[in-house]
Amino acid sequence: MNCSVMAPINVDNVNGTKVESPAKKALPEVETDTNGNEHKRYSYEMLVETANFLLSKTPVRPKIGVICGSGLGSLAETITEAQCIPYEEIPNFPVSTVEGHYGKLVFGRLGDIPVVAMQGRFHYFEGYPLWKCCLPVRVMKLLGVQTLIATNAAGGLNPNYKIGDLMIVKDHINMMGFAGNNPLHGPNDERFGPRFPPMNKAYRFEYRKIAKEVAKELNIENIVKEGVYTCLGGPNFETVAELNMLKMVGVDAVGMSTVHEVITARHCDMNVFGLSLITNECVTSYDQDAEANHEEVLDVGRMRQEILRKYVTTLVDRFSKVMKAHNP
Ligand SMILES: O=P(O)(O)O[C@@H]1C[C@H](O)[C@@H](CO)O1
Ligand SMILES: Nc1nc2[nH]cnc2c(=O)[nH]1
Repeated sequence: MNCSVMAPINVDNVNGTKVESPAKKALPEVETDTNGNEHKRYSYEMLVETANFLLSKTPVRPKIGVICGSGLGSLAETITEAQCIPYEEIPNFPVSTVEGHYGKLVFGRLGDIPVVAMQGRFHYFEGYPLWKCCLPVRVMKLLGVQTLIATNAAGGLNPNYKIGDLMIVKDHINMMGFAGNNPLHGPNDERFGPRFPPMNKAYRFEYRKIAKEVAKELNIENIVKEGVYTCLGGPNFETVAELNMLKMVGVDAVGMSTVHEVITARHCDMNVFGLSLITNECVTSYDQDAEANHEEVLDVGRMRQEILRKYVTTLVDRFSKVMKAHNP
């Protein structure tokens, strides 16, 4: 990736009108519903403003969006004709505060497919509410993205998983949602999606099937698994008792992201593929001496960067063929 930052251009925005690129400014994040109750969230109009700003900065019209997990930012380095836009310059965008998350949107091509990648995501533990963590997903939708590839670093709870394995996400358990913390909480805007979205097909079956076929073709099937992911609020890693409880309810990998992004993406009818890099073994016994740490997470990301780049680039190519077949 050779990142260029281009001068602003005037292009058609999502509403079909010409826009000037505005300087970054903070807009009010409070909306009042019909009962006069105030809700903190991004309005549709704010997100359209953000999308229009981005469209005015780049000629790329992405069809696939990639969220790079902790230590997985190098995924975006395969993007050609890349244009990088730092989060600080994007209206309404929060900033990344976690090591291993650069804080840039990268527009360009993977193969010949127009994509946008987030080099840096927003986590709840950084102090951002879930609706704010998920702002980029709705912005991607407004940019024209149809498929979201959400990647993350996660602890392996399934005893068959090894450090460095890749887990295709088959499903998730929304632990934070059990306690009422959901990115869709608050008034629903039908322009994004329905009040009560189904979630039983969160991770597209067709993509999971392709991902297993591609793993065989690339000769990495021995490290590619499929399982259930859960997100906890963090920032601390889990206790032994917490991990044993999660194991009992069918969790294979534990992280601190992705679930709320996927819920937001499915709400606005994006197709989703989820991929976890297993960066550490979850400690499920008091006899074990190991302790999870962020450095190890970043190291394993570096160790797997070549394989991940090749795998995700091939998946983008195959997914785009499926998208074309469904939407010729
Ligand atoms: O952004 P992801 O979910 O990949 O980041 C995971 C969770 C924590 O932010 C971090 C812990 O090392 O990795
Ligand atoms: N919650 C959680 N997140 C992680 N991210 C990477 N490893 C882990 C882990 O063990 N637990």
